[in-house]
Amino acid sequence: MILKMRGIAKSFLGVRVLSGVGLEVAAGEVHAVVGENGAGKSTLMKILAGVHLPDEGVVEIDGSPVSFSHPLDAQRAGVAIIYQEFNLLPERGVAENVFLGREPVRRGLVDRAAMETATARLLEQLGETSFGPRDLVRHLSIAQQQVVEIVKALSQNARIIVMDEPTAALADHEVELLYRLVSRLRERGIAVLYISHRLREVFDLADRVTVLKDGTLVTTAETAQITSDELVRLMVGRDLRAYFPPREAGAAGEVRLGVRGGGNTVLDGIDLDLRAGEILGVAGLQGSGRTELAKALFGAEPFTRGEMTPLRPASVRQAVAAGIGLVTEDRKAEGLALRQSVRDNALLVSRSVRRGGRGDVRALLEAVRLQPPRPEQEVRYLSGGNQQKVVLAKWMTVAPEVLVFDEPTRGVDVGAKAAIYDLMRGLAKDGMAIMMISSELPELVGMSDRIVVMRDGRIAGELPSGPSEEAVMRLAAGEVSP
Ligand SMILES: Nc1ncnc2c1ncn2[C@@H]1O[C@H](COP(=O)(O)OP(=O)(O)OP(=O)(O)O)[C@@H](O)[C@H]1O
Repeated sequence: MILKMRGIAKSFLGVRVLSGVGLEVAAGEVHAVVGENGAGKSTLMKILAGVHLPDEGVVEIDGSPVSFSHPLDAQRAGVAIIYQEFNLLPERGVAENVFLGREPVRRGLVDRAAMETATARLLEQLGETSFGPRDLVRHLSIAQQQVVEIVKALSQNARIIVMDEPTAALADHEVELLYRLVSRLRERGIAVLYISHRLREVFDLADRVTVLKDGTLVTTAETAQITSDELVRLMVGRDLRAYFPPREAGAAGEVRLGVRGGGNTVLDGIDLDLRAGEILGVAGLQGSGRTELAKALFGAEPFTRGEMTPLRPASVRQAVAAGIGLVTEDRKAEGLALRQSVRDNALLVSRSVRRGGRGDVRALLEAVRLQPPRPEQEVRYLSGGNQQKVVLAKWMTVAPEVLVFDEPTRGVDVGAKAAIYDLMRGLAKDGMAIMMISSELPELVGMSDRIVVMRDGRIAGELPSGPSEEAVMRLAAGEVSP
C-alpha cells in the first residue's frame, strides 16, 4: 500500500468532525471517498495534503509515518491535491503555472525552454493536444485548466493525487476526457483519491470506495462487490426510493414570466413562457448561454433587445422587486456572505426586499438537510454542499413568484438532493414558476415538466416531459434540427 491512514481524528473549535478514520490505497488504484455533505471527506483529504494537522492518528506513505505541518511537506512526499477551485494564475502561461514557485534556473535566469519542454512532454503523455505550454490559462476551459493542475501534480512527481469533486464544474462531454485522464494516471501507478457525489462516476472509475458518515468510517468496499442502492444506504443510512417526486400532470397555470425576442451580446431570439406550477428544465452544453439566460431574466446581465413580462429588469434590484429570484451556480462569488452566520445568510434576501414569506429559518434549514443544523455557524466553515443548501434556503424565505435555479444540486449529497427535489416540486405545487438549469441529465430529465435546449445563445428546441437523456444531448450538440 502506498498510503495508509489510521485512527485519524480532528476537531474544529471543539467540534469533532473526524474520529477513528482510516483508509489504505495501493499504487495504481482509484479509490473513491463518498459520504453526505459534512461527513468529513474534504477534511480527511486536507490532512493528507498537509493543510490540517490531525489531532490523532497516523499517516504512512510507503510504510513510513509522515507528519505534514505544511502543504509543501506533503508535496515533497508526493501528495498533490486538486481542489474544485483551481490555484492557477489566469494571466500566465500554462508552463509558468505548472512551475510556479519552482522555476528551473539556468545561468541565473528562469529557464523557460526547460519549463516548456517538460510541460509539453507531460501534456503529450496525457494525450492532451488541444492546448500547449505557452497558452494563457485564461483562454482555457475549465476542463483544460484541470489538465494543467494534473500536469502540475505530475511535474512535482506526485504519486498520490487527490481530486475533490473533479467533475462538478465539467460539461458532460468533458467528463469523458477526465475518465481518460484518470486511466492514464492509473497506468502510471499513481494512487488517485476521488471524492464525488456522483455515484455513476464512483462505479465507472473506482476500484474501491470508502464511505464516511458523520466523521466516522462506515466501510471500505470493492465497487465490483456492491450495488448503487447499497452504497446509498451506507451513505445516508436509509433507502432512497422514489428519488424524483412525481410530476403533476396539467399543473401549469398562468404565465408568470414571458420573453419575446430577448437578446443581448450573448443571447438572441429568446422566446419563452414560464408558467405557475411548472418546472422548466434548461439544457445545453457549456457556453451555450444557459447561465446567461438566467442572468438576463434576473437583471444581472439584462436583455438589451426584446420584450419581457411582467417587466424587462434592468437590474437585479428590479428583478427581485418583481418577484424573480436566482439561485446562482457560483455560490462563493455571488450567493453568500461567507463571514456571516447561516441564519443571516438565509435572511439576506428577505431583509433586503422586505417581503414577508417563510420566516421559520430553522425549519427551512431542516428541510434542505443542513448538516449539522446550526444556524449560528459562520457560512465559511460549512462544507461545500452545505453552503449550497444555504443558498437554496435564502430564496425559499422570500418565496418569489419565479425562481431560477442554476445547477441547484452541485456538490450536494444524494440524500439532500432527494430532499431538495421534493422541496422544488412542493414550491411548484404551491404555484411558483421554476426554471432549472442543470448539467446533470438524470436530474433534468427526472424533474422537468418540459425542457428547452440552448445552443449558441439561442433556444435550439423544446422537449416534452421525460425525454431520453440521449435526445437532450443530441439537440444540445446540434445533431438534429429543432
Ligand atoms: N476550518 C473549519 N473550521 C470549522 N469547521 C470546519 C472547518 N472545516 C470543516 N469544518 C466542518 O467539518 C465538517 C466536515 O466538513 P468537510 O468539508 O470535511 O465535509 P465533506 O464531507 O467534504 O462535505 P461536502 O460533501 O459538502 O464537501 C463540517 O461540519 C464542516 O462544517
